[in-house]
Amino acid sequence: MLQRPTPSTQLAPQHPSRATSPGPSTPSASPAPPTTIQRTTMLATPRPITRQNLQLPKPTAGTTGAATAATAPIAAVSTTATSPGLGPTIMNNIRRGIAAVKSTSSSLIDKPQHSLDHASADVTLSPPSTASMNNSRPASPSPQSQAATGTTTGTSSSPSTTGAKTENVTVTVRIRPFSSSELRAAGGPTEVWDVSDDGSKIGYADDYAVQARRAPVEYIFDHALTGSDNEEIYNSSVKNLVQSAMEGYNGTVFAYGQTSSGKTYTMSGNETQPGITPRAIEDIFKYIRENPDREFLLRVSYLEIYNESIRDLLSPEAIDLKIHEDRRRGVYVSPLKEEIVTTPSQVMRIIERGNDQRHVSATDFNAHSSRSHSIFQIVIESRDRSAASSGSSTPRKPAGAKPAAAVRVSQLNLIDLAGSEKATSNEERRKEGAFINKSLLTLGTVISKLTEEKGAHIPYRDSKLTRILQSSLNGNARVSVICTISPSSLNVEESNNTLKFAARVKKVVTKAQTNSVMDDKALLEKYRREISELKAQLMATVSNGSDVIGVGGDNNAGGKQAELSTLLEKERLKHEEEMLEMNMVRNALKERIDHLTTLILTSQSINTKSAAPERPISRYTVETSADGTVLEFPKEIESRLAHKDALVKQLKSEVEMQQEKMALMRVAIEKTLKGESVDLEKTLVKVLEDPPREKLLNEKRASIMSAHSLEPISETGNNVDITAPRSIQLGKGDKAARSLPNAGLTGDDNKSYLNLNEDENEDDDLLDTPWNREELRNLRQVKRELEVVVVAQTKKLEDVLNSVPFEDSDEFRDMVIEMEEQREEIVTLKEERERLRMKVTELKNTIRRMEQGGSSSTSLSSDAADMTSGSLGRSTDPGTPVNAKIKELEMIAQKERRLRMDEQARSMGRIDSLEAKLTMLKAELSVYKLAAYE
Ligand SMILES: Nc1ncnc2c1ncn2[C@@H]1O[C@H](COP(=O)(O)OP(=O)(O)OP(=O)(O)O)[C@@H](O)[C@H]1O
Repeated sequence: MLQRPTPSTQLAPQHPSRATSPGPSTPSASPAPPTTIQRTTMLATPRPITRQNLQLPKPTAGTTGAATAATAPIAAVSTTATSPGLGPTIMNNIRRGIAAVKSTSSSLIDKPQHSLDHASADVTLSPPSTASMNNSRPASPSPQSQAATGTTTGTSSSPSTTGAKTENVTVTVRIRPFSSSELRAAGGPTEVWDVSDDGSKIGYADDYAVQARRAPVEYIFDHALTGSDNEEIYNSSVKNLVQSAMEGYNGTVFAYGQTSSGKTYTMSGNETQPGITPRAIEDIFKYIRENPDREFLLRVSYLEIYNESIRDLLSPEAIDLKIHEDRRRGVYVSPLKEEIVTTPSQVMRIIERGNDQRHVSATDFNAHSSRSHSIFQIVIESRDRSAASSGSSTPRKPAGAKPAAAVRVSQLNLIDLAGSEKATSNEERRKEGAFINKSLLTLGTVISKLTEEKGAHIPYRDSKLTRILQSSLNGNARVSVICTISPSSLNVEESNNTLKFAARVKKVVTKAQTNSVMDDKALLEKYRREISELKAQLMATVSNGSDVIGVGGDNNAGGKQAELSTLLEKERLKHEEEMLEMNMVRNALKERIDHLTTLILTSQSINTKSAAPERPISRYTVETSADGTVLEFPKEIESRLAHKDALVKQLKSEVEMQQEKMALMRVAIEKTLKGESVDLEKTLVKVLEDPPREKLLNEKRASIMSAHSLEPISETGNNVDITAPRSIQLGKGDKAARSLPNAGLTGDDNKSYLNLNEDENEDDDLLDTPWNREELRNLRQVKRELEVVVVAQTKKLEDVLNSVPFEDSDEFRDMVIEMEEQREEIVTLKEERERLRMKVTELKNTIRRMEQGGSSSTSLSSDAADMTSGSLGRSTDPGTPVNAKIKELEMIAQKERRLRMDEQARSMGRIDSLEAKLTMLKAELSVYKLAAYE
């Protein structure tokens, strides 16, 4: 018989108000001792950046500047005699700028996400057990001692000098409303559980205890709630913890309970009752809005544990992920994809994406039962803004500068556990259930051991779930557990088990403290540092750029010697080019700075974001006003339009030039015809001369600008946007184009495609000018795109033609029948012929017999013998009976031969016409399919 548990023996008695007390008071300022700042230079690029990648002219031997490739001999002059060109400083800046922009743009500009695995070398991701953290299990006072003193170790916050906060896990029990099936099965609602008015105690309802002859029980928790209001449960049990997470404390919330008891409803909710997760996300951004003194960086990940295997829900192909542990990062899963987020709706979209991948199935107990444990994690980095601007973010710290500002790093884990369940009818569900039950059992054991005396072995490693939760349960996190139970008497045993689990968890003590890092291990710091570096480089290009203009001017002014004037002019052109390139670099630097800045959230940026409607996700969506006017084109489209404009301009100028020349020629010819004297030679020289200098310059400008404007699209590297049109994905001879990810080509196709690129070295045979190279690149690009399109179209056409078997068509069937009939006719004819042949043989035999029989039959016999030899002999006297017989035979044979030939000819004709018809039909069918396909 069940004993009524008393608070002193069953659980850690809590005063409800304690649990609702505010979270940790303002944590003390970063207590961490100054750590060595590991300067990771942003110029260390994950993939090599080449000039080709950047669409810049390649350097030629003898040049020092990145932008002087087209004029190697001139550059040689410039560096030694007339002009320093772009000095080493500015060129270094340009190079560094390019490298910096390229180093992370591939992973962040197009795809703002960050892989844990990739980052493992330089980013601290899971702070629970950084070296400075206290990982040892805090001593938990025995229930007896709690009872004796009437106090708890719990939620009465006691921040230590290191900002640590020792407290019991917050436990909330939630009883959901009756489901219709429960009402049907129990013949109506029988209230099993009763919640005290102050919302802290739960026990059997009196009537039920009497009716079911159960000893009364009473459990005391932080909260005991009924109903469907998710706001109430969030406010009472989670809100504080989210606030603490924003202040730098790790937080873990999980829902525990039997299957179909309401865990997912509590964590995720629905449209009318958003659950804990969406409310926490809203609160996180609200906190950022309301705290203008700090800046934040948020990144999220989402995984599930299904049948004891870990899957990345944001990267579904990543299965069976491993759990690792080290002193710096504690326990962590790798490789796990993280995405940097900047708005609540972005986070919700990510969660939806993850949920689409989650294992959910109908069971005997729940139409949408979670068959896996899911863990959604948000890592929050934050820093004092004033410290950020004056402290560590300067690229090079001058002596005596302020110490680096620490970045607080905390993580919030929102966990929806799979439900414990009885055996179900479906075998697969049963297998899943076995895994679920085993891991929940391990969780129970771990919780029990944690509350036993210090030093007991805790079997975290017995399940993936407990291993992942180890950091939270064992130390540095505030933990809130929501235990959900069914209201029905049918589930009373499971509900009792859940309540016992809840009572055990309540005794677990954790000691959360703020975690700070002071170097590039925090992305926030890394990005701030990078922004500062980029800004410094931007400044450098500005100041050095003006130097260059000055140098260009000097060159012009200083041109004293006549033989140098051509070189000086070329030099001036070269400087123009360099300036254009520098502008490109500046723009790229600015873009990168802007991008990094948007990833770092501040009260101001959040407010601006929430005021403005969220931008469309697609890079290729055009924003229009209500009347359809285009408000803003996406950047890439703008770039392509700019490129088109430049080309059109170039073509126009060419046409103008040709028209001018034609006009000159026309005038000259007219004059000649009129007999006027014309200096034809001079006219011809004019017509054939090079385009005027200004036009050349314009062309160069256009070609460089177009290269720049196309650059962000073609240089996507490993970030090929599969939603983009193929022509955009196929960069200028880049890797993406070579691998042809989606063109549906065979190995051979790829080979021919590669062959197409073999003429890449033709550059060397051409006049080495930027516009020639650009032209060539563009032509190759078009050629490649066309090749891909042709191959793909051909393949599609073949597929279509092969996909509808001709054999299934009605025409084919009719023809088969007709041919069958013909074949039968031929067989009949053959039989007829056989019959006639037999008749001839019979006649021959008759003649032979007649010959053997003497008199009239003698002559017949000799004739018949002739006939057998192949030529029917003929008696000179046709009037004899034998000869008459022979004649008759001859006629029959002739008739038979004619008949046979006629029939053969007829059959052949029919077969011929049938074959022609078949060919026609096949051709018609192909045309028809082609038309249908198009
Ligand atoms: N508090 C509640 N108010 C109203 N409906 C609820 C509540 N809790 C649960 N439900 C409903 O009960 C059903 C089962 O809930 P839910 O799927 O959340 O259970 P679960 O514990 O997550 O189950 P499983 O472990 O099988 O995934 C759902 O239809 C849900 O909408």
